[in-house]
Amino acid sequence: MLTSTEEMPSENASEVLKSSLESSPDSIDGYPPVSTVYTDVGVVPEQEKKELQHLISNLEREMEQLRLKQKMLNEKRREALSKIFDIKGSIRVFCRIRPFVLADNRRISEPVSAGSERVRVKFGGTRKDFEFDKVFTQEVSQESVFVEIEPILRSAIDGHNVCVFAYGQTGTGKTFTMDGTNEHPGIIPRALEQLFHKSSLHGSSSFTFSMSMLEVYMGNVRDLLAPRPNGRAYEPITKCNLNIQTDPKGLIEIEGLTEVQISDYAKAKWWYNKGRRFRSTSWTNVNEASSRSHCLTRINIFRRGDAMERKSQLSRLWMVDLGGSERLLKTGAKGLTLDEGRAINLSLSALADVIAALKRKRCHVPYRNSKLTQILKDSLGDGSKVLMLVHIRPSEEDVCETICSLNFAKRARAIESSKEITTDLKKQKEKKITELEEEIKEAEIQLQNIRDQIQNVEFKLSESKNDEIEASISPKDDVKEIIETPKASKKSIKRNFSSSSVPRFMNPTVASRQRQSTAGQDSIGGRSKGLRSVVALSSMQLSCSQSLSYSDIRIKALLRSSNGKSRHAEANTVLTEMPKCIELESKTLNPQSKMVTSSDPNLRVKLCHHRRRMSNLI
Ligand SMILES: Nc1ncnc2c1ncn2[C@@H]1O[C@H](COP(=O)(O)OP(=O)(O)OP(=O)(O)O)[C@@H](O)[C@H]1O
Repeated sequence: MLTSTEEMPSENASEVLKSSLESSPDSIDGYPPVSTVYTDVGVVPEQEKKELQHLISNLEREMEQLRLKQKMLNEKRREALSKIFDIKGSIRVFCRIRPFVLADNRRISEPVSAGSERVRVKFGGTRKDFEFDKVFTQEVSQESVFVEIEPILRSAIDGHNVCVFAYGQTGTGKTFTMDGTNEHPGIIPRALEQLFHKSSLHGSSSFTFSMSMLEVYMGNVRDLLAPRPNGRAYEPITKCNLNIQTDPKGLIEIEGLTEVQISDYAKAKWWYNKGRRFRSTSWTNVNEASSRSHCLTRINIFRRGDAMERKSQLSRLWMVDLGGSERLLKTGAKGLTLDEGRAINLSLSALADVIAALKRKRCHVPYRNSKLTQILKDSLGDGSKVLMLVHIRPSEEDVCETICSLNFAKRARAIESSKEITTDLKKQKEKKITELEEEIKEAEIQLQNIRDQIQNVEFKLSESKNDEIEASISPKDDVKEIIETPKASKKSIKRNFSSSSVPRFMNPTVASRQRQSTAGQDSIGGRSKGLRSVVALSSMQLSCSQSLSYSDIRIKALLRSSNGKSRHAEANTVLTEMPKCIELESKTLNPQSKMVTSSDPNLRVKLCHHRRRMSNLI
């Protein structure tokens, strides 16, 4: 129970009490008389209310303009990025060369040499050159690879369907690029993190994400996120051989595929790790944890624009770790592993056919030749962005597979490599790309600036709206609201409030009658009466073992306004420091021995005043 000033940790509270004590010679037991507390309550004049409303509408207008500007800048950035893709091509092929690791002990000669966009392979006295959009040499880190992938991910947030594939022979580092390790996370975990980060900066649109994971194993579609009876990796997948359907809009749907909502990065990572564990792998001569399937991670991105754009837009980001292309003899595959290898090779060849047909803009694209291409049908066509990351190993013994993989890449880039691009045209293209990249950078700086301004206006707006709520509180409303809240206490309140049976402590005292006569016309009196009624009623409710939630903003505001010393300064303290819901508990039915508790020191002081005052009045 709080009875002394030593228990008031708040400077503000002790100041109020001190000044009250000083100004009131007839204080009882060191506490101020009733009047000093009540006279602090003020009514906001009409003029002030109008000014507040004017300020709010100005801020709202300012916010509207900022949002419009933000939308325009986002559009500008999006267009510039799209133009870059138009110049560079919407199907891009990168190459990553895996470094030698300890296991690669035969490092006699290196048949592969690389520049920033070219790979040269020496083979049987000849040499062959392969062009790429980008080449990552052995020392390039996971982070640097991701930097190059980022723009394509951003276009997924901008509303395009995007497919990122990791292709290559077994053991060349496809899983390392896509998954990575804890120390060196790969594209998928980084992409998940970036999606949440970039979408939070967007401002003019709101985003929701969902995730699915599946594998195409021996021509069957298996759901990697489907629940298992005991959640163990070795238990059989419950959802195998799922059907692939095309809906009337041309969207591909996989019947019964688990789709989980991911609200933040932590959740997304958790689901991703879960799905990864269930992927089919087995030991081969080349890789001890060789993936025996194509593993597909799908993120559905739902984008909702401002109030004007009612419809929400869906785009899909596919991140695919393809099964390793392999020479079946070399991997020592037998039985099931051999069949798995064959199935992988067949579907990879079907994928190469589809990409080549898309590149050549053929009217017939052979999607139906494999489950993999059927699934990706709606994300590989017009308006989609495709990135193929071809992986190779630079060792002598892998040179045949390396050439196979590089030929696959060449086929995917077929159109551009067959065209003779003059040096002049190439320079022009590069210049345009640099200009567009500059434009994007500038738009991003301006967007950051706008975000800061929006934050600032948002803060001011919420402050002003709080003040407006506070100013609009009518004491009568408060009383009504509190009487009406708990049904159980209605009867007792009515009983206690009936004119003939008002409790003794509610009867006006000499001091209060005096106060009313001097400040009868003053509206402050009305407000303080309101407060007293609230406190009295609260107390009655409390005495009936009810609890009063101080999360009600109007009650907070009333308590704040009861401390007239520094209304605004304290408003901040109360809003930030007050726990969400402080419950005032009544320990007994007897109002005199009522114990009121709260963890907020300011609130404790005020409640202590009211409680003491009431018991003194009896
Ligand atoms: N860039 C790299 N840096 C360091 N280690 C790498 C790199 N690429 C691959 N590795 C290592 O090489 C081994 C094989 O890589 P990984 O499993 O990713 O190959 P893969 O192409 O996915 O094979 P498979 O097709 O059989 O699944 C792993 O131990 C991996 O950590």
